[in-house]
Amino acid sequence: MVSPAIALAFLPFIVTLLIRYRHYLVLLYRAVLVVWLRDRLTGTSREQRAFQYVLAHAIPGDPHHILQTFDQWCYHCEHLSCVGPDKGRIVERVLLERAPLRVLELGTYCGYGTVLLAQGLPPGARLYTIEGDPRHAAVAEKVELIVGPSEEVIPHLREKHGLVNANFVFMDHWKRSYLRDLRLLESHQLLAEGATILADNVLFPGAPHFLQYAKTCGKYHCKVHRASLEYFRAIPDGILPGSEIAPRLPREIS
Ligand SMILES: C[S@@+](CC[C@H](N)C(=O)[O-])C[C@H]1O[C@@H](n2cnc3c(N)ncnc32)[C@H](O)[C@@H]1O
Ligand SMILES: [Mg+2]
Repeated sequence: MVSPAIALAFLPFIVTLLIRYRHYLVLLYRAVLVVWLRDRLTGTSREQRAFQYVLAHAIPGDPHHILQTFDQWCYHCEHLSCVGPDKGRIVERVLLERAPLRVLELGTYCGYGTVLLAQGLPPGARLYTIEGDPRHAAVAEKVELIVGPSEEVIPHLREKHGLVNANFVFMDHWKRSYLRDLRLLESHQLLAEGATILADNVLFPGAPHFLQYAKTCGKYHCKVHRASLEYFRAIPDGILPGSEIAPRLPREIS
């Protein structure tokens, strides 16, 4: 048993920790505890609940309104790990600047990023999106949706799906897979000259090995855009842009 005197001695330390990390505790509460409880009470998944809300409230065929409706749900009801409106603006800006014709998204989830990318593409562009979890794929917007783990899909993108190479890649799947999949894209020569690679959440939850590789391998110009975690302005996050240096045209990683 901890004596009351020892507990009291640690109290200021514990209070300081709680105050310092309160935003992460709120995130844990909203993104894990509340969702777990609602899953059990309703017998549905958070993605199904979000999708039902979007179907009921969004104007069909209006991508901006669909995204706004997702945002409303995420701010006021339950947290979803969509890229969200703040980092979404960075994605839109980079997309507008680059006007890529072949776009690859890793991690479709509910289709938020897919809608965001699709509505910013120039005419004639193709968007491929890879989702490993069939439950998520079932509720995603249908834009060249490829169901399967990225490490199995990427090596066959050319022969099975006709993607010669991509000039824009949006990485937003599991962060520990970023580096492996960048190396896979490189080794299968699936990055076009001057390709832009946009990687979400490089600061939170974080992708340190990917960041280190992108910054030090000598192939990319990298610049982290500081932002906040989707739907949590108090938690810092970043989206990484960079571009390949010699011997080809610059490629961007964002
Ligand atoms: C953060 S969510 C994607 C959010 C989405 N880009 C958006 O903005 O709405 C991550 C998704 O990546 C999927 N995923 C994780 N690792 C994967 C892999 N190796 N291959 C394919 N999908 C993967 C998960 O099932 C999940 O649906
Ligand atoms: Mg993300």
